[in-house]
Amino acid sequence: MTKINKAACIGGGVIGGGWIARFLLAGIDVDVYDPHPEAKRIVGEVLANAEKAYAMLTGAPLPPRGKLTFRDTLQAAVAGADWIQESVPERLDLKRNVLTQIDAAARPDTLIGSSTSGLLPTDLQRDMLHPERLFVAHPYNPVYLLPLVEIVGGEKTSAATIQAAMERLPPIGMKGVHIAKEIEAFVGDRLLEALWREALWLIKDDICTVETLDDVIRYSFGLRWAQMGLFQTYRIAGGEAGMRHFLAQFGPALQWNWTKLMDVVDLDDALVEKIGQQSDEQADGLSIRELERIRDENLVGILQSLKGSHGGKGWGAGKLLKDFEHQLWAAGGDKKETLDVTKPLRLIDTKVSPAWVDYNGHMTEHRYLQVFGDTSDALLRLIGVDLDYVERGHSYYTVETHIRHLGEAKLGQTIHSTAQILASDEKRLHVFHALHDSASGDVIATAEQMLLHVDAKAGRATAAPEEVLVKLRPLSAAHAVLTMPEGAGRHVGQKR
Ligand SMILES: NC(=O)C1=CN([C@@H]2O[C@H](COP(=O)(O)OP(=O)(O)OC[C@H]3O[C@@H](n4cnc5c(N)ncnc54)[C@H](O)[C@@H]3O)[C@@H](O)[C@H]2O)C=CC1
Ligand SMILES: C[N+](C)(C)CC(=O)CC(=O)[O-]
Repeated sequence: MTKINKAACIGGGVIGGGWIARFLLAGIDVDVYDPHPEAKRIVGEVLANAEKAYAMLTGAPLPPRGKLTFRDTLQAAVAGADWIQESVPERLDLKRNVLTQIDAAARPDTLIGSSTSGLLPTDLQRDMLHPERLFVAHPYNPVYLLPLVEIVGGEKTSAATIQAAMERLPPIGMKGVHIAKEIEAFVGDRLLEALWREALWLIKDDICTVETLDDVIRYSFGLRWAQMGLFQTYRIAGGEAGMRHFLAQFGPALQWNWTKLMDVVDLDDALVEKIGQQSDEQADGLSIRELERIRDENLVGILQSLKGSHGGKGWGAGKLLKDFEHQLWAAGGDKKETLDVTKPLRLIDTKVSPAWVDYNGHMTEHRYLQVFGDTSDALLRLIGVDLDYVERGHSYYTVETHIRHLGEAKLGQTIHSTAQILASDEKRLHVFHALHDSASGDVIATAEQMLLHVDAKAGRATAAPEEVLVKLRPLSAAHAVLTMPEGAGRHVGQKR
């Protein structure tokens, strides 16, 4: 996989700030140029939100955060970068001017992406000396959570540039889609603007308020779109006969006079004020930053649900998250070098995600099993039982678990788990995990588990091979001298 080593962001507003967070949290150093007097504060706030969201999004080991440097000139920011992302305001003259400066100052092999949401790359690259490396990399807000980037080339963009851009996105957890032909607003904004135009008419004509309109979206097709998009959703809506039946039944309705799409509403002062007022009422006193945090928590929950979907294989953006986590584990999951084996091993550091909280306002039961399962997985990776090992046909299966709940884990709380090996032999691995509040160190829950080494193809327990046992024995020996943890060996109802 080809990775970005150093990025430069020109413009650090809503979208530039999101790109900066995305790069930094993927471990990439970023140099920024933005003449706004408060650019550092604004970027800092976006980054703080992004870090909160990532802590809830994944228990996989993120790389050390990249270094963030603000530069006084555009030229200083782009020097040495191998991906430059332009995110200045949406004006063709301004973007052309900025891109020409980037072109003159950047290394010849640097990729230059523009965040434009609608301008044609052919127009953007007109004045560049090396236009072949310019492409549109259109992201979605918030860039640090939403993975899609529309990659669009102009007349002078080289095929090698498009390929290089596409290859560099998965290592930062993003999905590039190459748009085959350049058109204004590409694909996503074409669709969004069609919806938006129609929505503005519905408000202007007093058919509904902005709140009702948003409710119509978020209680219905908005929920569907996150996981199946438009066409797959409609395929199902065609019943057993599928898409062809759907088109036959509902296609003719497209000819009816349902839409004002071709007519653009006049956004005069009265309409702007009407929408502004209704939007203020809808926000109900919540600030933009508070709304951003709620949005991020919701997105994290949706992404995590999608990660567990399709029999655990992951679906859509959740499958992408799962693949990204595999990369993270492969790159940094092996804590062998830093682990202190003279005490229970600290293996998972995470935060209680919104998707983990139940009606009692604390972490729900099955999420404890998830964290303890992740802890066992992390322990297994230490002894060489990783994804490659499992794919070769062997694994450890959990055959018994006893969880005790001693405290509460609340939304956003920082938690970590430790693992102590109680006993092991060729087939068995008997472990005792504890979940701690990271601030106080207090134990919130424990799990005692028995795992058996299995030949997955044969479906039976079998001795682990020497390559695994040679790593397991020293850990097991180091833990044999530790005190038996309080609660080990307990069973439910023992005190009755
Ligand atoms: N806001 C959104 O939802 C999305 C915006 N985009 C695109 O991203 C780009 C940026 O939009 P936003 O971040 O929303 O705008 P913004 O207004 O939040 O940020 C623009 C930033 O560029 C800075 N800037 C202005 N002139 C500059 C220059 N010469 N050199 C360096 N920095 C300069 C400004 O100080 C500001 O911080 C636009 O092309 C927009 O179409 C793309 C996807 C979504
Ligand atoms: C409003 N917008 C055209 C700038 C929106 C986008 O480009 C994408 C998004 O995040 O919705």
